[in-house]
Parts: sequence; structure tokens; C-alpha cells
Amino acid sequence: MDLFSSKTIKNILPFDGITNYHGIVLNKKQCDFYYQKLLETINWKNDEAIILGKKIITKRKVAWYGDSAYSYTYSKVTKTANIWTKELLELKQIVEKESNETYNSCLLNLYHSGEEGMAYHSDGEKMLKKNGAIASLSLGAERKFSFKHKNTKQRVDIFLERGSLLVMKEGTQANWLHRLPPTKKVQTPRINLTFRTIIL
Ligand SMILES: O=C(O)CCC(=O)C(=O)O
Ligand SMILES: [Fe+2]
Repeated sequence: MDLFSSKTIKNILPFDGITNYHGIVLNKKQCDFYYQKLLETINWKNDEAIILGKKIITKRKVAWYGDSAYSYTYSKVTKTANIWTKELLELKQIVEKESNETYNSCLLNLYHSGEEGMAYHSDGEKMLKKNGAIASLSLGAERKFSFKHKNTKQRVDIFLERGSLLVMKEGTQANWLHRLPPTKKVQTPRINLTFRTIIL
């Protein structure tokens, strides 16, 4: 951000990492437009994973997009990425400008209600650029997002507002886990986009 901007970007982690909350970067009209477009045009699939040797299928839907139809392995299942849509390229451009970073791929998650979430993990797959920024853009329902330090177990909670951007940078994946806790308080869907740099 430039010197004359009134917007404050804050590192929400107390130590061992930088995760900047940029606040709301899309206005209500943009949020409504992109939320609806993504629901309709993204090649949503239920996620498959192998956990403790068992194949499970999540209720949450996912989709990978990027510069090329690369293969990737996530939770021990290999899939092929889709090529950027028009709207994803527009969102990528907004997020790149706001975060002052570049990205070549995006994982989208669709949570149908508060009952769907994501367990504690860090995004440290081999194919991801080491210490590369991961930019998380949220649409739809506001949800709580939690970090937990891998050693001290200290927790940091933040509410990800509709249209907000959270950028996880150096130290975050190495030292902290994050999750989207399930909640009975939210009945409406949420779409999250995490823009990443993978080594192609
Ligand atoms: O839905 C979110 O806010 C986070 C998703 C996430 O952590 C991931 O896709 O790796
Ligand atoms: Fe993650």
C-alpha cells in the first residue's frame, strides 16, 4: 500500500510469521457479482482425500485453477487443474495488486453452510514455492478462521469478512497451523479462494 492510503494492513500473528489482514478489498456489488459467477462457472467437485489410509469424500466442494493444466497431489490424491476463467483472472489481478505479489494458481473452496469447515493444517506441499505468499479472498458468509502455533499452541482467531483479503507470508506455514472451524451459527454458503505460487 502507498503512503497516502488510509487503509491499515496489519500482521495478525504475534511472532514466528507474517499474516497480513488487508480488510475488505471488494465492494458489495463486486462481492455479489463474483460470488454468483463463481457458483455458476467453476468446475466444483467434492474433495477426495486419503486420511489414515481411507478414502473420504468431503461435503465441501473444491476446484483448482491455474496457468496450465498441471497435475497436483493434495491429501494424497492426484488431480488436474483447470485453466483460469475470465472472472478468476480479474480477481487474481485485484489480489496481486493489493498484496503486491504474483500467483500462478488458485484453490477454491465452497462451504455450503457453517457445518462444513477445514481441519488444522499448513499449506506446505512440496509443489508450492517455499515461503511464497498465499492470498485468501473470502466471499459469501463471514466465518471465523483460527491459527495455532505448532509449538506453543498459542491461538489467534480472526473473522474473515465478505470481500476481505488475508495474505499468509513468510513463517506462517512453517510455524502455524490454520483451520476453518465448523459452526452452527452460520447457515449460508461461503466461497474462499487461495491464490498460490506452485513450481510448474
Ligand atoms: O477457507 C478458508 O478460509 C481457508 C482454506 C484453506 O486453508 C486452504 O484452502 O488451504
Ligand atoms: Fe490452508
